[in-house]
Amino acid sequence: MAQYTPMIEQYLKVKEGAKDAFLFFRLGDFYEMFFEDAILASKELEITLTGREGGGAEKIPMCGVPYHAAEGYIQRLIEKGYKVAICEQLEDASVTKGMVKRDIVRVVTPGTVMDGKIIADKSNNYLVCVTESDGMMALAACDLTTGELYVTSVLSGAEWLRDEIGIYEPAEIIGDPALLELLRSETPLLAKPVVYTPWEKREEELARRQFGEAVWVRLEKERGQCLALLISYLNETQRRSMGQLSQISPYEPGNYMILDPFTRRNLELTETVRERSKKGSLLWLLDRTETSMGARLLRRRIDKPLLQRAPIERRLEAVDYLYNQFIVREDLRLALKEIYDLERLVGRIAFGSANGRDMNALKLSLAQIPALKELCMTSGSATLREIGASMDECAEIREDIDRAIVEDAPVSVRDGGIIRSGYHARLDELREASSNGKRWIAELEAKERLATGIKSLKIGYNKIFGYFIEITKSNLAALPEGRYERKQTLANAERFVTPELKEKEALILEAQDKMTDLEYSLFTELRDRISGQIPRLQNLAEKVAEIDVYQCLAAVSAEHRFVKPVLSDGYDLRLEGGRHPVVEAVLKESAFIANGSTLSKEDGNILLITGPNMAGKSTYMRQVALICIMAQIGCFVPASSAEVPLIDRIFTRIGAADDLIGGQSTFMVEMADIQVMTEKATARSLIIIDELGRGTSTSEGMAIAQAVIEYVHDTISCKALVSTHFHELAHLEESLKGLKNYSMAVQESGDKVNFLRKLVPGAADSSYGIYCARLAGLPEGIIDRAYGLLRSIEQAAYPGGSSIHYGGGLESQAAAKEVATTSIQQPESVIAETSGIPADSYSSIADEVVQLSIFGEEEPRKNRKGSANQSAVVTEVQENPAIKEFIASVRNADLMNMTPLQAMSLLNDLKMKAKDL
Ligand SMILES: Nc1ncnc2c1ncn2[C@@H]1O[C@H](COP(=O)(O)OP(=O)(O)OP(=O)(O)O)[C@@H](O)[C@H]1O
Repeated sequence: MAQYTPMIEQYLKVKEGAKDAFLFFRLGDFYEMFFEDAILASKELEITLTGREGGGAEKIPMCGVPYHAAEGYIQRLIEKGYKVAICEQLEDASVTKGMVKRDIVRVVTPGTVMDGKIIADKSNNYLVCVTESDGMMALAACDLTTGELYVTSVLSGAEWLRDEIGIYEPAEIIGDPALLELLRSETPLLAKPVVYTPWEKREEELARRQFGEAVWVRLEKERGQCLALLISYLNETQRRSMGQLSQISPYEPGNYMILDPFTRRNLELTETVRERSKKGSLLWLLDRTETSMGARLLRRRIDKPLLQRAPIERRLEAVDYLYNQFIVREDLRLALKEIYDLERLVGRIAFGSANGRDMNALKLSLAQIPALKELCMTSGSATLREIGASMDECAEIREDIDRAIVEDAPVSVRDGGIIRSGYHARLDELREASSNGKRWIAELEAKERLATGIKSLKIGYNKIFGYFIEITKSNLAALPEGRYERKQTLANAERFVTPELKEKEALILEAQDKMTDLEYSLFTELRDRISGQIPRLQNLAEKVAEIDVYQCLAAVSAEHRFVKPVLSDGYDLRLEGGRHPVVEAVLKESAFIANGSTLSKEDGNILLITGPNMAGKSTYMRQVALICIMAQIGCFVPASSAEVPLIDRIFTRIGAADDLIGGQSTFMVEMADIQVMTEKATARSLIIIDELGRGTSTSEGMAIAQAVIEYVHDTISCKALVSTHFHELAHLEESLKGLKNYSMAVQESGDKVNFLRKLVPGAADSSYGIYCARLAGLPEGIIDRAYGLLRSIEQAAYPGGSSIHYGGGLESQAAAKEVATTSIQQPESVIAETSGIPADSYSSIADEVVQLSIFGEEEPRKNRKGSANQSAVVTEVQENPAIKEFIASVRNADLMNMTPLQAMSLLNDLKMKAKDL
């Protein structure tokens, strides 16, 4: 083994304790890195790699960063998913003989970082700890920056762990190595990269002390063990007290709706599927919070919709009150606007990194509390009054800060200028001495100018030479010989001192040193005093966040005309005029077409939705799920009326966004999801499957789709929305009592297709896949060829020459034949022909029928069944002159040339006519 110098030996010894981290080894004014650390860091940080003699045969690779700029470099490494161990000199190098003692003072890891870019204002930075013992899995999630600490546990189950971790999106996961291995394979599910740190050491004693015996004894065993492991890791990395982790928030998973990571992504709850950005998500739409802690709480609520009626009602009550009280809402908003991030301020106070500005931010925030409390206490909402009553104003903390800290506090806490005069007698004395000294120097300058006659004579100060008298070279001749003692020569000036000046300098500097030391200790005393009040401040922060969330949800609900949902006693779901909140918000004014939904035992718990691509099927299905989630987080919902049951779990199989996962095929992913669904769904779940059975051959896909639907119907009997391109599945309506066919209406005119976005009863007969391909801009050559192929497929299937519109799912002529023979569905044009309606008149009447459904019906008609029924209605329409006249008057209305009054009168006429239809 190579013999290194004592310093390198010391380095290697310290490095032993930080094998998985970069070791920032303090040498004077630099943090140096050696060996592999240096090679990698020089690449990652783009800094120069040098070498150093270290006693071995070869030079040791080395690179370094100045200590005062280290923060930025550390953050860059953390952002890249590394850990950094900071090794400081523990003795004063100038007074130590031999090697200075050095040791690690903190290990910064992605899950324990306290500041920097990684810590976004409105989101959390979680470190998650997972353990398993005696058949129980426990999870603790901790955000050191805010002091939040959640803990929960269940009977072991990999899915549960995956779902729960998905909610926290941790930066780092620690815990049982075997569990970490299991989770590693799920990594692509998480929105951001995650660092895994196997950790098995548990320190129960430490955890007991951290949380207090009273709390500890009430914790379930597995949760306690999980926390003991977490605390051991935090202790090892932070090496300081963690006062911000004063309270544990245990929770029961069964109290919340379960949303797996796919569902959360598919429904775009907190980020969009494509860009993975917040913009375009439900959180983006709802987030009108004024404070960062409010924003984080809102996100947590979206992630964890409630399952119990009473707490949901409690939330809705507050939102309802504020929805109707614009002025109170505004007043609350104005007060909240002035409140800083209390949780993070408290985190910094506990961590010891809070400065004078943080103290003032805390003071200003606390100053808003009396007004906020008063607004809540005098409100008409029982929920808000209860919150108001429990708010602790922490007035003496505010006064304490106000007495101590100057208004315009500096960033540094070590350079003085932070404590108010009048706060501490000794500090005032020192200040007086220092300013007397300075005055004396100003007087000396004036006196010497007079005595020497040199007007440009000045007295300056620098850290190396202290105070000096400076005389420019041109004036040197005028200076009496021997008046001053020469100290320093510059290019165009000479600097001098006098014994008197040196004496005063000593006094001033001593006073200043003492002053800054005293200010620093007064500041830390104040910080420690406030540290002792952390639980009070954290409780207050929670209340503020909750009020913020209520005003936010009320404001969004009022702006977007959401309504208060009624939580149904049974299992029924009834929505009138339901909308997708985000699609509606991004579409231009009132362009969104509302659709009702009824899912009940009587009306059918399963909707089988057919319709062309682009018709709005996915949007519709998502909107039902979002409305349920919004109701269960305690928000109003986008509908004209809503009765919702308490859904225990939502499963979704939507779109192709998750195709990338772990190299599995789309079809395998779909089947794996369906498997979980069959195992976990209960009668209180909501299942959403988009294009069930795609991704395999048509006949097999259809067979699987039918079998799955039957299973959901017969065995799970929960609510389900299923969309499919297999129009042939419409026959299921006959065998499954609880299944109803619906389709998204379209209007064909000439070679154009108009998507009406209206859900109508009955199955659709075409997918208009090639039409959509044209809309997407595919070359005309491909489109023409596709239509040509389609015609030949149709001919093969219907040699008689009748035409049928096929869905995009058809893969081969053989499959087409198979479908044609197994189909029980008659295409409308075929029905029209056989019923004697000429083809051209059929298409125009069909237009009218679809239009009618928009003008005439909010709720889907219940007496219609499938396309065959639609064609029966066609005949009915053709024969009904009143309907024809009604449609003609709508068609002939010249809207562009009408006055508003004329339009009103037309509408009135139509309304009267409609009564007679
Ligand atoms: N109710 C509605 N009102 C207005 N526009 C809508 C409505 N529903 C959907 N849209 C618009 O239509 C587009 C297509 O909708 P969606 O993706 O739901 O169709 P789809 O039937 O699921 O299509 P595909 O089968 O191709 O996935 C959406 O991007 C949206 O802009």
